Amino acid sequence: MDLLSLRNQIDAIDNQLLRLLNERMNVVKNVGELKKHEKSVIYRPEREKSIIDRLTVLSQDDKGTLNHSAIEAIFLEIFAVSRNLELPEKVAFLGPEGSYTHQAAENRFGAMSEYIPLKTIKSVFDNVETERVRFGVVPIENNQEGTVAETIDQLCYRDVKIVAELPLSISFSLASNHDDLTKIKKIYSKDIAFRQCRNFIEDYFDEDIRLIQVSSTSRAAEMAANEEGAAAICSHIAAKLFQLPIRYNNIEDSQDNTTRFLIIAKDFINQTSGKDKTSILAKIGNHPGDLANFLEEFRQRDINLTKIESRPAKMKDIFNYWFVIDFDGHYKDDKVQDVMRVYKDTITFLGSYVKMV
Ligand SMILES: O=C(O)C(=O)C[C@]1(C(=O)O)C=C[C@@H](O)C=C1
Repeated sequence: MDLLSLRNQIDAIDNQLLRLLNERMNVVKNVGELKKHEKSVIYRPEREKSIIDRLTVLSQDDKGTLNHSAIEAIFLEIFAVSRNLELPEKVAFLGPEGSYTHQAAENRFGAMSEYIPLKTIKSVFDNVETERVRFGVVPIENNQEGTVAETIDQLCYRDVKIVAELPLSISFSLASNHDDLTKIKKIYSKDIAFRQCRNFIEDYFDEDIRLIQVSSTSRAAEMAANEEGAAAICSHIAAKLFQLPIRYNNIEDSQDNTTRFLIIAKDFINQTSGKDKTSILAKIGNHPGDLANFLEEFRQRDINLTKIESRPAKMKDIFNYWFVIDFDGHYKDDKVQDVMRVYKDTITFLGSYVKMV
């Protein structure tokens, strides 16, 4: 079979796909109308998860080529377009544009949402709390560098809820206008990226290559896009933003660099998905056994704690600590409700959301 007839087959299938997608979007518009009438929330991560899981099983049963990640990538984009049809939503993220937080935001909210890059984690929380934007995206921890303390602190003090968590493997690309690497005399990036891509730089460049540090990897892409003989080590999205061709992907020495991001919103309650995680803030007393007694409530009910992190309560005079605790389960589960009832004056609920890690 020749290329032309194969392409004709693809075109015919694409026509069908487009018709079906338009048909789907018409149904989605009706969902939007219904939700407007009922004043219910547009973004339903647990419903999106159940669609992806169902289609993955269907694809396996049909012996189809698409696996879970491929189905997820395609459908997250479809959901993002759907949500924008139901109600265009603004998403604030820790900038600059082209940062990994931007990549995480686009990964979840697709190409059609309105994105607002902000300079600090605090301003992302400000914008969500005052409802200038519907959602915010912030980093919470990196498996190499640890917790992002500012995000934890903001969660403790702000009237916002966690809607979803999103692990993203952080991988660096080499992007340059030159496809011939011998033409590249300098590389722009951040210190952390140079450190994590040391082997690649040694293997592919001479010793006299100049490594120039800039404030962000997106700034690096911007510099390299406008200069002869330059390259950037940056994210996919930064390269795309400055139309800088990617020459090599995944150039970091260790492939297990993952950052967990949180999507936050004001007053958001997810429905149970069957595989949820709950985060709470616990203002436990300062007497011997207070923490142990508190944790005992979880042990007794067989609730699995996945994380416990102490943060200074930042009150005057005393060293007092609060705890941010993650555990398996949804706040509507009976046993979780039990603990919440016993410790209602101690616990602040931060969110129940689909467990991704
Ligand atoms: O089922 C819904 O609640 C919808 O709004 C539809 C839909 C979809 O496109 O399937 C869109 C957005 C939600 O996050 C979940 C699913």
